[in-house]
Order: sequence, then structure tokens, then C-alpha cells
Amino acid sequence: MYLDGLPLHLMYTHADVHAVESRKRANPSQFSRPSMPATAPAKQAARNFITTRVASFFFVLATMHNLPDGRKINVGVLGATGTVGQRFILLLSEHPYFVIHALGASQRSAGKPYSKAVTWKQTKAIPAVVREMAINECKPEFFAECAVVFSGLDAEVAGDIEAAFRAAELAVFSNAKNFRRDPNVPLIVPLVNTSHLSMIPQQRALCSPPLKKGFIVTNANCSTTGFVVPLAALEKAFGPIESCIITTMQAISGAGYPAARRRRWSGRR
Ligand SMILES: NC(=O)C1=CN([C@@H]2O[C@H](COP(=O)(O)OP(=O)(O)OC[C@H]3O[C@@H](n4cnc5c(N)ncnc54)[C@H](OP(=O)(O)O)[C@@H]3O)[C@@H](O)[C@H]2O)C=CC1
Ligand SMILES: N[C@@H](CC(=O)OP(=O)(O)O)C(=O)O
Repeated sequence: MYLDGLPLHLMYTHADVHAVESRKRANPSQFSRPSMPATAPAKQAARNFITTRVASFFFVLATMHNLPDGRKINVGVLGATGTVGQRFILLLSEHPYFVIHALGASQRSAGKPYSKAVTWKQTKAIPAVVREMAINECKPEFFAECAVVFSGLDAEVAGDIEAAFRAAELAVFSNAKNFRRDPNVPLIVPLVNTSHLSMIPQQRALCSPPLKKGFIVTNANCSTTGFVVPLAALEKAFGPIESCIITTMQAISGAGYPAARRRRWSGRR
């Protein structure tokens, strides 16, 4: 997939994906579509796919092949203090192609060093690269030197902010729901529909004024991603799935992380 002359690759952070791909290359017959009833190796292959976990909320853009040695891509994180933003920071800080260049959050956090503004919830420590980095307001001018911006913004504000970043010719990869139903915005499930990235030129052309570089790509809801990846693998191996019953229990209380924290503090589980 090429965009602006650069090869785009979706990178998955979980090594299992690569392990499955290696097994597939080493023994393609095990992964070919079986005649029914399925053979034992084919069933095992499907099980392998199911157990393949993907870092479901994280998809990244890399320009791997054209990078001269040592050059890295500047990226920004919007909603950097939030739960999703923290995961972006952990993953990006360890990524070979990216360097975290700018952080954005609300006015409440802007101006503070990251470590002072964030309520860090991860088991790993705050990466050194962001610890003292000052947080900006989520305005495009503070991210002008970023080639890509990853958004973990609260959905209450993500729509307007991400649109403003796109209008400022920035590439936005969003975890928020706001643009998922926009017919011109790719809604990507890793391993399943990366071909939908080809609609980006159309998205740019339809913006007013038309854009040269800016675009938005979204990912699906985390539970959707988690079950679409194995379902797509099963379809590929065995043919169309007629029906599927799925129950997700998201945000059962609706009270979010603060409620979980209160329960921990009060000793209740
Ligand atoms: N696709 C998926 O799989 C998933 C998607 N999500 C989505 O990701 C988003 C983030 O979720 P989560 O990390 O749990 O949320 P949090 O509440 O933990 O974080 C929200 C972030 O948005 C920032 N923010 C809030 N208001 C503003 C504002 N007015 N201007 C600029 N920044 C603001 C906060 O900054 P501050 O700290 O300064 O207030 C914080 O950094 C949500 O849209 C959620 O629905 C979540 C999980 C999975
Ligand atoms: N509700 C999801 C997180 C989320 O906010 O999803 P969405 O981006 O679709 O609102 C969860 O339970 O983790």
C-alpha cells in the first residue's frame, strides 16, 4: 500500500502474529483451505489463529523500507494522559521507527510535565522520553513537526479536534469512535481490511478545501477487533460463517476507571 510515495504497512505489536505468519510460510499446506470435513491439521491451524492475540487498540503506520539508517518518524499522541494515551506512549516508546515528539491533552494538563499531569496506570514505568515532556493543548500548531498523530481522546472532544488536525494536513490515527461511521474514513481491523486505506485519497478530495496530506483513519471498538480477527481467519480457512452469537460486557457500570480506583481504595473487589 503506497501513499504519497511511501509504503504504508500496518504493524502489529504482538509477536504471535509473526509466529503464525512464519508457520504459514514454513508449511503452507497446513493453512490452505481444507475440503470439508476439516482435517486435524487445518483445525489446529484455525485454533492457532484464534489464540493469536493482536494488540487490538493499536495500529500504527510505518514507512519501513524508505527510512535511511537511524532516521525516525516524529509522532504525537493526543489524549496522552488517558488510559489509551498511556498505552500509545508505552508502545511508541519501544518502537523502532517512531519517536514521540509531542503530547496533547486538555487545558487541565497543558503546560505540565507529563509525569506531573498523568495518573499513570500501567505496570511498566513512565518511559523516560516523555517523563519531563511538557503537555500541549490539542492544537495542530503544536504538532506541526509530527508526521503522524495517534489519538486517544475522549469521544466528547475527539471529533472536532481530529477534524482540525486533518484540516491542518496532519495524518491522524484515532482510537475514538467519532469517525467510525464516516463512509470516507477507513475503519481498520488489523489483518482483515487494510485495503480500505486506499480510500484516503477520496477522503482528502472530499474535504473542503481538498487536502494534500491530511487524513483520518480509525480502528474499531476493541471487542469488535478482538472477534473479527479470528472470525476472518476462520472464514478464510473454512468459508462463510452463517451466524455467530457474541455477548460483550463493556463498561458495565458506566462509571469507568474512577469507579475501579474507588473500589480498590475502599478495599472492595
Ligand atoms: N478503539 C478501542 O478499542 C478503544 C477506544 N477507546 C476510546 O479511546 C478514547 C480514550 O479512552 P480512555 O483513554 O479510556 O479515556 P481517558 O478518560 O482515560 O482519557 C481521555 C483523554 O482525553 C483528554 N481530554 C479530555 N478532555 C479534553 C479536551 N477538552 N481537550 C483535549 N483533551 C481532552 C484527557 O486529558 P486530561 O487528562 O487533561 O483530562 C485524556 O488525555 C475514548 O474515545 C474511548 O472511547 C477506549 C478503549 C478502547
Ligand atoms: N467500551 C470499550 C472502550 C471504548 O471506549 O470503546 P469505543 O471506542 O467503541 O467507545 C471497552 O469496554 O473497553
